[in-house]
Amino acid sequence: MLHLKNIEKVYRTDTVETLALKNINLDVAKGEFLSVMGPSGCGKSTLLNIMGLLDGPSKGEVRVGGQATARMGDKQLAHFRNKSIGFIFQSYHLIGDLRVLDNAELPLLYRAMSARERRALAGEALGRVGLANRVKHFPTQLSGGQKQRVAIARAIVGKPDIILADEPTGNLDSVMGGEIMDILLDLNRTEGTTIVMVTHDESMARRTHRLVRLFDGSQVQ
Ligand SMILES: Nc1ncnc2c1ncn2[C@@H]1O[C@H](COP(=O)(O)OP(=O)(O)OP(=O)(O)O)[C@@H](O)[C@H]1O
Repeated sequence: MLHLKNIEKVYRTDTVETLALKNINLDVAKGEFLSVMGPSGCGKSTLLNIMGLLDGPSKGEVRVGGQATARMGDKQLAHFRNKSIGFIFQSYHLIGDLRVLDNAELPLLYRAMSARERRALAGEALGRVGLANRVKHFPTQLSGGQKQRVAIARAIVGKPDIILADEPTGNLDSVMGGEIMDILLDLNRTEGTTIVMVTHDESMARRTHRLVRLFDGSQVQ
């Protein structure tokens, strides 16, 4: 599903050059739930951004769902991303002015679909994460765990093949974090969604199929 070959990523500023990823070779199979761990600054978010086609590698090849991505233009990348990949972030990234239902339907705005269809799918996704009774709330009226559930609903509303989650439980206590993990595991099991999750929490990583460890830009496990 995800194929990374000889990936290198260099960030350059005026004064500093950082080799953030070094020769990463990684295949994530369809239906796999992979976690990525490693100390701060080792390149986890960089790796996730490259997998999610938010940023390109300096060297190497990225294939997603069998498709080579190197020659895709920005528009094609955005379309492909919107259709195939759902993103979840540590700090939720919800839009404060929008109600829960409107937040959840955001990825569908770029699709040819009626407002009624969008609302129905967003309602379904919110039901899936146990928030059917919160659709008219604003994000500030929700707990952290509930906000993250809205973010999961937004990530799954377009039925992506892959979910990329950057420390989805990082801001939550262990109970709420465990509930978010339950939802992700259930999605993986029942829908076969491929998931890559960055985490600092060994107990969360142990619940996934496979763990990759990065250190200083290199894969060490
Ligand atoms: N846009 C950027 N410009 C320059 N350097 C960057 C940029 N983004 C990341 N870096 C550098 O690349 C390296 C890897 O960063 P990255 O954010 O991928 O690490 P991380 O493992 O996700 O860290 P954390 O756990 O703290 O979020 C770090 O040394 C960081 O300073």
